Amino acid sequence: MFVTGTAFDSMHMLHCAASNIISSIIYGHRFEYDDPLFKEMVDSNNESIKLTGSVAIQVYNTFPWLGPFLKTWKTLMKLVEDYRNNIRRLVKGLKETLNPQMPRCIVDSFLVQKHTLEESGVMDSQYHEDNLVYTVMNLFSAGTDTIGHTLSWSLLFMAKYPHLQDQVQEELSSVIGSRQVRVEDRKHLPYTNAVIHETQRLANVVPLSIAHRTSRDVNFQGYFIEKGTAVIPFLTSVLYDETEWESPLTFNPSHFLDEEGKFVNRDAFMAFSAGRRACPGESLARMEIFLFFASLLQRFRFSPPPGVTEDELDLTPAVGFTFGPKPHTLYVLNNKTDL
Ligand code: HEM
Repeated sequence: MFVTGTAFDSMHMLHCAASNIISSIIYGHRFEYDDPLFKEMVDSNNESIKLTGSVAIQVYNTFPWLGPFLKTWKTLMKLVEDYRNNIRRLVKGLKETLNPQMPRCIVDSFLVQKHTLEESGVMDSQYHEDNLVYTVMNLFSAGTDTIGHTLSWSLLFMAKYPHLQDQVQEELSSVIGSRQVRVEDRKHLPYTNAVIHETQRLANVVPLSIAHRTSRDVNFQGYFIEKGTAVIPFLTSVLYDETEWESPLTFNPSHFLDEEGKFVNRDAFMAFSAGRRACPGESLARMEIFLFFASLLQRFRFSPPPGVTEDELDLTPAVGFTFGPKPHTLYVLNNKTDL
């Protein structure tokens, strides 16, 4: 996967790896990284999420009638339309090979349920073509960018703070050695787990969560919020809250460790938001991030590229609807053979 002994930008590869997990669940198979359709879907998803966070789209959200006059809005609409067409092509392929006795993925299960309802005369259910396309779109989008960015941040933090990378690698080496990492290992790896949580906290990948609308009048902490009001939960305010975290703006895995080095969860860790509409992909995401991060750190050492110091590695996020690191390269060595 990684070319060792060289500096390169791993961001696209990490997004593809994350995307293949959610793709296997949605479509029942993974894609080759050089598959033009897959590349187009991953890249256009990335671009759409970036544009969604742009000033022009914030203006459009406030004054929707301005949309057709904004170049960014037109670009975004074109990306979304192409994306929808790609999903329709993939769904068509799955329909043609569908065996209702053996559903392979979410799309198959959706189609089987749609067919069953139609057979029994229910023609106006939620199981219609548009809902399938948008469900697939949301899952692919939510399951690609968030994980890809989190993994990119995790490697960048490790390269910037080599003494913390040492501690992760020592723990992985003593608890797991060279065998394949398993999800159950997480509870025996408190330091690695703390580094992952601290990565998610400081990286603040979904700063504005997702906008909601109140379904009834609400009294909240002395404020009256009328039914129908748009609410944007500002997760950054919790993840960086100075009354909750000892050093909110510093990468500090101790935020998640007690005095004996045991892992401690914190209520203010709200990277996946909270409440009824909190991220439904949280447990999948936690599994993925742990397995990718631990497996990569088990095999590779990450450092700044030649000529760049740790201090010079830039932690300013590239702003979009989600926050990822700015384009950068890291120098990668194989732990076993190159060191
Ligand atoms: C680092 C990884 C992830 C982070 C930080 C993250 C974070 C979030 C946040 C903050 C929300 C908004 C919740 C709210 O509205 O209050 C959300 C929603 C959502 N996430 Fe995730 N997520 C991650 C990974 C995933 C994955 C892997 C999936 C795939 C299944 C996923 C699927 C979704 C969906 C479908 C929603 C919308 C739910 C709704 O509208 O009710 N997420 N996520």
